[in-house]
Amino acid sequence: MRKNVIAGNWKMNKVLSEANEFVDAVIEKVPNSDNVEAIVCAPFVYLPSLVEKAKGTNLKVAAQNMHFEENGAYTGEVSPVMLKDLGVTHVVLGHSERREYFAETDETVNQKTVAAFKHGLTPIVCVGETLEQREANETMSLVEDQVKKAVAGLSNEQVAETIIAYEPIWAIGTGKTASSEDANEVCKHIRNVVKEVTSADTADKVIIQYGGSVKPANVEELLAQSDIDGALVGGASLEADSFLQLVEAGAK
Ligand SMILES: O=C(CO)COP(=O)(O)O
Repeated sequence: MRKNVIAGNWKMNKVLSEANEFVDAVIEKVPNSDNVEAIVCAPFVYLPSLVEKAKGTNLKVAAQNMHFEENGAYTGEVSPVMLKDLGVTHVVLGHSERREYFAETDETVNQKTVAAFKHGLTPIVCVGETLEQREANETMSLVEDQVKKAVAGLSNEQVAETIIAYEPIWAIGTGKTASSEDANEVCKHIRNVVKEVTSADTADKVIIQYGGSVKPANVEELLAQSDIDGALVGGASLEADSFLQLVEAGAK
């Protein structure tokens, strides 16, 4: 049985006191369950403080991006070595906002995914289509292409440990959720793509999240689907109560 991974992607929100208050409020309440893993994906500047607070608890701390190089003349960037050194465990890669506003490509996502494993970080790789692509019936082929390119060069064991987040861009921050069946259909396709490029065993293990206007009111229905193993949540992860409700739904 695959567990559910519930990851709250704060994006560019909160100041330090709010970030600390959030973690203080949730940390004792994150269930100790084999069924769920709870992660907060915080801005870089809060990572040292949050990692310290989360030590020895059930809450994991992720970055929202990183560079693929270990160090060097890349002003403004943060490397996988720096994240690992802090005690960060996961990193979100290829979020559609980074692809759209920061020139992230399938190639850089792949370089970052490879670098994450090299440095002992678990990547949460985001894929998903625009509304135009969905209406042109390109969802399946686009997502297939994004997944294949993201995991190129990884071993089967590494692919099995990769978390893939299917986030249809038209459902992000819009209040529009893909229906549970539509979301599951794409997640199932992603699992088949993983099987095609690795093995049935690997495809069976890989965690595939759904993201896009997930909230406490719709999370249970999404998680009940055969191929959805958690959620990557923006807006509804900013409040401690709401985040905890999502994690509790994942633990059921
Ligand atoms: O982009 C997302 C998570 O990475 C989804 O954001 P919302 O949950 O706010 O739609």
